Amino acid sequence: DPISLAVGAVASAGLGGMWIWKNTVKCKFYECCQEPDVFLKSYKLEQDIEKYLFGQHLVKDIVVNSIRAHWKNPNPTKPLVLSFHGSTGSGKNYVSEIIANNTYKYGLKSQYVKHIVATKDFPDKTRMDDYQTKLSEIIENALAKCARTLFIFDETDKLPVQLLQIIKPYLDYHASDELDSRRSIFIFLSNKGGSRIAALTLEQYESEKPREELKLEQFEKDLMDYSFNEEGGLQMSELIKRQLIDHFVPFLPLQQEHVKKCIEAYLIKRNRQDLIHNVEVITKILNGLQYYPPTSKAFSSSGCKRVDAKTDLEIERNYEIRRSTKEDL
Ligand SMILES: Nc1ncnc2c1ncn2[C@@H]1O[C@H](COP(=O)(O)OP(=O)(O)OP(=O)(O)O)[C@@H](O)[C@H]1O
Repeated sequence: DPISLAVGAVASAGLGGMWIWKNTVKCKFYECCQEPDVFLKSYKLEQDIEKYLFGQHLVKDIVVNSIRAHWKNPNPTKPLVLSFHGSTGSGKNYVSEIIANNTYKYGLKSQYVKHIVATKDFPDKTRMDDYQTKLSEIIENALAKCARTLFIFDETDKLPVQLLQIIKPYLDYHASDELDSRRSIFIFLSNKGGSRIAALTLEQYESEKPREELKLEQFEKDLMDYSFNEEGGLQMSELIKRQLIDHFVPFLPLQQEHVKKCIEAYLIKRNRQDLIHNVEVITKILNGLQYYPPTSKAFSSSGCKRVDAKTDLEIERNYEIRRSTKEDL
């Protein structure tokens, strides 16, 4: 009858209002899977990569444009799957962090970012059954909470094949309706193909051509082949065969000029701008790192990875020198 219909309508409007109100209040205090807590700041993402990532001209283009396109698409048919390749300290984790910082209010600490490190999270090869259950729970719970989850799989080459089997269906085109992974992003990080990337970059260096002229196409096929063939490449081969990886992103080995920029950035972070032009200090830090190949010493063996520790050491030494000089005086 019309009266109960009207009462029902008022009650449901009331409940709806209460829900919206509760949600608004809740989201003021807790992170929610909605704007502004989860929102791609695409211009800032581009700016941050431009400003803070050194020597990786190919990365900005693929990362920024693929993420932007995936976010803009109202009906993506699959999640965005990126595979970052390159030697240690070239910036793979760093770029993942920049992406997280420009998507989630709490960056990598967001409950909607799942950072999985094969050797740390799944260390025991005898417990694969447990791990399979655990991993599928992690993925399902995350997607149930937020369709815009960012999954980062570090050390992918060490991820056991059984666990990769668990991930595979979520990367595919036909995910189940109730668990929709199509709005999520998966990033796989590995050192696989690093030696091939270094060889191509070295060729460019030795022929005295600017590395910025290196094109993505020069790497993509090689990366696919190397990911197949190198030891540990088996893990990726299934994903490659089924075309589940959207983009292979090569991280080039870093030269001294890039390491120098990393040192400067760290000195600014430590509020020691006064040391940026101190040639002696900078040279000591640079000399504290190893370079390869032995002939040209073109690239840093650890990229920018040990720069913070080496710079801290020199800051401390410098401080000690200043103090002892003062005391001597
Ligand atoms: N290209 C770069 N530009 C600026 N800083 C960089 C770059 N590469 C690395 N760094 C600095 O070095 C640190 C270590 O790099 P990162 O952890 O991203 O290396 P990675 O490629 O993930 O290495 P691994 O393969 O060993 O995990 C970063 O936190 C960042 O401060």
